[in-house]
Amino acid sequence: MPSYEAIARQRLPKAHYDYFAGGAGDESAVHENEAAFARLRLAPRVLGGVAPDLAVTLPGGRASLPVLVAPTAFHRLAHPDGELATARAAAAEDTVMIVSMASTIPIEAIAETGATLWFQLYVQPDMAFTERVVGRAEKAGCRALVVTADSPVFGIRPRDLHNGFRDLPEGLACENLREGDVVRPIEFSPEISWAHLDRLREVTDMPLVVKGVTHPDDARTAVGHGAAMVMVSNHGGRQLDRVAAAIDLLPEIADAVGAAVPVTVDGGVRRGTDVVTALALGARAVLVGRPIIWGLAAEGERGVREVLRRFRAETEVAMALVGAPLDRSVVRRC
Ligand SMILES: Cc1cc2nc3c(=O)[nH]c(=O)nc-3n(C[C@H](O)[C@H](O)[C@H](O)COP(=O)(O)O)c2cc1C
Ligand SMILES: CC(C)CC(=O)C(=O)O
Repeated sequence: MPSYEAIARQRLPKAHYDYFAGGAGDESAVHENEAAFARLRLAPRVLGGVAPDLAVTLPGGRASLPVLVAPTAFHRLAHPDGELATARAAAAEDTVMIVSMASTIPIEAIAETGATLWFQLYVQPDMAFTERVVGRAEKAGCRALVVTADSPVFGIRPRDLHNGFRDLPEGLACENLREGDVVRPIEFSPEISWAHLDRLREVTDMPLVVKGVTHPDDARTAVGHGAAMVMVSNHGGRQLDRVAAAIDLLPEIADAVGAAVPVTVDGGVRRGTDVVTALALGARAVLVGRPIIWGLAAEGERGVREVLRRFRAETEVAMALVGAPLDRSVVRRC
């Protein structure tokens, strides 16, 4: 049976498949995210007498499995139902969907699916506009605000340059940036700083999450500025090439944060064994990006559900087989 990625590759226009699959520069960070998991090995514990419990409680709510839907842009490029299909699948599998600010369905409509949603934000230089977008997300019922911090500028992605992929085709738009007939372009600004996070803390009651942390000092600073959670991520290798693999960065960031707030990791999580490895190295949960897109492109809601179901089944079995306690002592580097 062909993989969902193979089906997506066949079905999508090349420029769209490449946008989803690709990354910055030589794509070494894209590949390294997966390769780093492949370098890790497990040393299971036996006779622990503990049944696996997949449920996880986070500042933005509970999920029945420690696999959350990462924020990814432009779901209607993958499937006509777009983010509605993804949200319905997340709701059916009882996990959290983090909605990209660059979703092609407005946050209010996605919220009508009843899914537990967090809203991902690129802070815009126009802070009044940013605050209006945050206000919309909060009013729609989003339970956390995920501020992406790894994008002071947009990464250089050779596949997109080669394909001439710059923007959404006619008829699709970033609906969370729409005000009346006007849809603003997403702006990136190197001037976004911790001060903007402080301001956001004042204007919203949603817990603040900082996504895209790769250095332990920044993880400490995020906690100092009131972050309720820290997301270790190199943006799936799409921003800066040659960033270390997310899973390799996790332990020092987990150490830096300690018990202060939960830490998640994303980038290259493809199997239940990856999920369990991430939990053992200090993550409370993981985020999954491209596999969700491939499921969506191949089979819409059903495909996303199947991806989440597979993660659940594999994680449950891996957790039982790795045993307890699930800590760093069960991970080996080869
Ligand atoms: C097509 C695509 C679009 C993305 N869009 C966003 C986005 O809008 N906001 C964001 O914070 N991260 C975005 N990301 C990064 C993901 O949230 C996540 O960090 C990454 O995809 C995880 O790696 P994985 O794809 O290997 O699972 C995007 C990733 C992909 C692949
Ligand atoms: C629309 C983009 C800003 C989405 C993104 O973060 C990405 O393509 O990696």
